[in-house]
Amino acid sequence: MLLQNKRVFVTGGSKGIGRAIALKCAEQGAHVAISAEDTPESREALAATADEIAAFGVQSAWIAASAQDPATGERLVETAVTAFGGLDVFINNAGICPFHSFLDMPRDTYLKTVDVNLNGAFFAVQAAANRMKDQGSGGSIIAVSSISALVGGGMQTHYTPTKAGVLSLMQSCAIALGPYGIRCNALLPGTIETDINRDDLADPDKRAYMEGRTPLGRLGAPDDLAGPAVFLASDMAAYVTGASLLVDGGMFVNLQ
Ligand SMILES: NC(=O)C1=CN([C@@H]2O[C@H](COP(=O)(O)OP(=O)(O)OC[C@H]3O[C@@H](n4cnc5c(N)ncnc54)[C@H](O)[C@@H]3O)[C@@H](O)[C@H]2O)C=CC1
Ligand SMILES: C[C@H](O)[C@@H]1OC(=O)[C@H](O)[C@@H]1O
Repeated sequence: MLLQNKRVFVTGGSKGIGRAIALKCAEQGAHVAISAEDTPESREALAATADEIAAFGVQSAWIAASAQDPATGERLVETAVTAFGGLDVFINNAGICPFHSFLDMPRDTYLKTVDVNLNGAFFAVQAAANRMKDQGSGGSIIAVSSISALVGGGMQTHYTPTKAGVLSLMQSCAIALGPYGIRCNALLPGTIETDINRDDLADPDKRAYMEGRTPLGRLGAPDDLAGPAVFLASDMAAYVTGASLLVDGGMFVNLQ
């Protein structure tokens, strides 16, 4: 098992990519805590996923705490420390992408996207890093960025800068936290079928276009991110920091 007894936190772990990563970490022997926004629907999903995690014979915990609150990071760390006694791996995955055109982008849509995806990531990573530093035994921090950190999207002008931001955050944190043995890396998914793009991909032309751009011939599934996340979390990646890993079926390199 690659993560035996590691203490892992996954934000946005109630569904989609975060849930797949959380379950794979549990399968690999980790104790796993998850978070998501504080709504009744989200609490239900968190509790259900926490039960699935525990079914692997490891410990699980969950907390409903919205990423856009700067105080959330500390609460996430406290949840892992209370449940497992510490934190070894922190995976910042929670995010939103409310597709919208640029010229009439509502201010609130822009500000919430930045608050959840980038500001939330900053404060959560900062809290996790301080805990890991105090523990004195290093750690692994992973941010779920995106292929959209590298390329644009006409309906994602509020979103792509946040994904470039978390990629850059991991690069700078790799330098800031290297002296403490804390590794920081970014995962860059391509188009993965989840609730975040359910409406967007309901358009058959858009879906066919995205599939056609993917050399491996299919859109991604949440599970496609699970193995890469476990690798970066594990001691197999002991000398990997400041790296970014595209998990996109080859979409990014597909010019012609
Ligand atoms: N699905 C895709 O094609 C891609 C997704 N990503 C990124 O992957 C991450 C996960 O997205 P998906 O699993 O696809 O979407 P999803 O909608 O299935 O899951 C998003 C997760 O974030 C949580 N979340 C949303 N708003 C939150 C808030 N305000 N506070 C706390 N938690 C909140 C949700 O509860 C859920 O657990 C996001 O950061 C997204 O930007 C990156 C590239 C591609
Ligand atoms: C939500 C989009 O489908 C998705 O998010 C990203 O980061 C990429 O742009 C994907 O296509």
